[in-house]
Amino acid sequence: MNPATPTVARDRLRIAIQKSGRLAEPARALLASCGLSWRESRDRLFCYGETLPVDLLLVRDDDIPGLIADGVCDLGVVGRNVLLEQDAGRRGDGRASAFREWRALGFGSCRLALAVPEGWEWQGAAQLAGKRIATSYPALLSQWLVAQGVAADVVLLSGSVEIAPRLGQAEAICDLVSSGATLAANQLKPVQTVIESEAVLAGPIGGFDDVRGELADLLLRRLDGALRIRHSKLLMFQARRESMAGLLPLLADAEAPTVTRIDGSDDLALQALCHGTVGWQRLEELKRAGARGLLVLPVEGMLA
Ligand SMILES: Nc1ncnc2c1ncn2[C@@H]1O[C@H](COP(=O)(O)OP(=O)(O)OP(=O)(O)O)[C@@H](O)[C@H]1O
Ligand SMILES: O=P(O)(O)OC[C@H]1O[C@H](OP(=O)(O)OP(=O)(O)O)[C@H](O)[C@@H]1O
Ligand SMILES: [Mg+2]
Repeated sequence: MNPATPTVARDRLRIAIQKSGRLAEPARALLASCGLSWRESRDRLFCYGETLPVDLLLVRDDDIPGLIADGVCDLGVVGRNVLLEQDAGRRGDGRASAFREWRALGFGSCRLALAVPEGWEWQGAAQLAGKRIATSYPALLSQWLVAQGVAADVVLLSGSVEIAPRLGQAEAICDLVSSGATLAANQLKPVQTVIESEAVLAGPIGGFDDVRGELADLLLRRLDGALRIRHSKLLMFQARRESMAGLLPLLADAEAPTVTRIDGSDDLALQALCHGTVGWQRLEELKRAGARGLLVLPVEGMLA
C-alpha cells in the first residue's frame, strides 16, 4: 500500500467505474452527459478519453476506494455504502481516511438497514444485545452498534445475507434494502436504517496539485450542471400581465423566471427552468390560470 497521499504527477485524469452491475451504465451515461467520450480498448477494462484527457478504468465496485487511496485512480463512481464501509474499516484498523465523497449523484439509491424476523416485536437497538447479526458491512454495523452501546456478534457474509436467519446462522441481518422485496421474500422486516446510500463521485481527501486539478474542476462544473438539469424542463408561455399573480405560485420549483413584455401589447412572455415534474396536470393548471401557447422544452446542458 502507498502512503495516503500519492504524489505521482499525471497529465490525464483517471476515473474508476463499475465494470458491470447496477452502477455501470448510469455512471457512464452521466460522465458522457458531461461531454466525455472514450475509445474502447480491446480488453474493455481501460477506456481512453478522446474529447478530454479523462480515462475510465472498469473495475469491481469494491476495489474503487482502494484504487483512489493508492493513487492508481483519481476519482471513482461507487455506492456511498461501499465508500463508508471501507473508510470505517480503515479507521478501525488505525489508518487515516484516504478518500471521501465529492458529489452525490442521484442514482443507485438504497439504504443499509437492520432487519429482523417478521414475528419480532421491535423495541429498539437494545434487543440486539447478545444476538448474531449477519452482514456484508461489518465496519458500518460495528460502528452503529458501538454508537448504540449494544454488544452483538457480527457474522460476516459476502452475499445472500437475508437467508442467514433461516439457516440459523444469525438472528438478525444488516444489508442493503431498496424495494424491500428480498426481505419480504425471506420473512424479514426492516427496523432501523444505518445509512442512506446512493452512487457518489469519490475522490481523495485533498485535491490534485498538477493538471488533474484543472481537469477535476472542469468535470465538477459540468457534473453540477448535468445534475441540476437532469429532471429539468424549460417552460415557456405567454399571459396577460394581470394573470401573473396566479401563475407564479405554480412555478415554485423554477429558478427566477424571465418575464419579458411583448412589444405593443399588455401581454408578457415567460420563460422558466423548472426542476420538478412538468406533466399534463401542471400544464392544465397553468392554462386555467391564464397561460397561453405553453411550450415544454428538454434542457441539453447548463453551465452556471
Ligand atoms: N437493491 C439494491 N441492492 C444492492 N445494491 C443496490 C441496490 N440498489 C442500489 N444499489 C447500489 O448499487 C451498488 C452496486 O450494486 P451491485 O449489485 O452491482 O454490486 P456488486 O455485485 O458488488 O458488483 P461488483 O461486481 O462490481 O462487485 C451497491 O453498492 C449499492 O450502492
Ligand atoms: O430491497 P430489494 O429491492 O429486494 O434489494 C435488496 C437486495 O438487492 C441486493 O442484492 P442483489 O440483487 O445485488 O444480489 P447479491 O446480494 O447476491 O449481489 C441486496 O444485497 C439485497 O439482497
Ligand atoms: Mg462488489
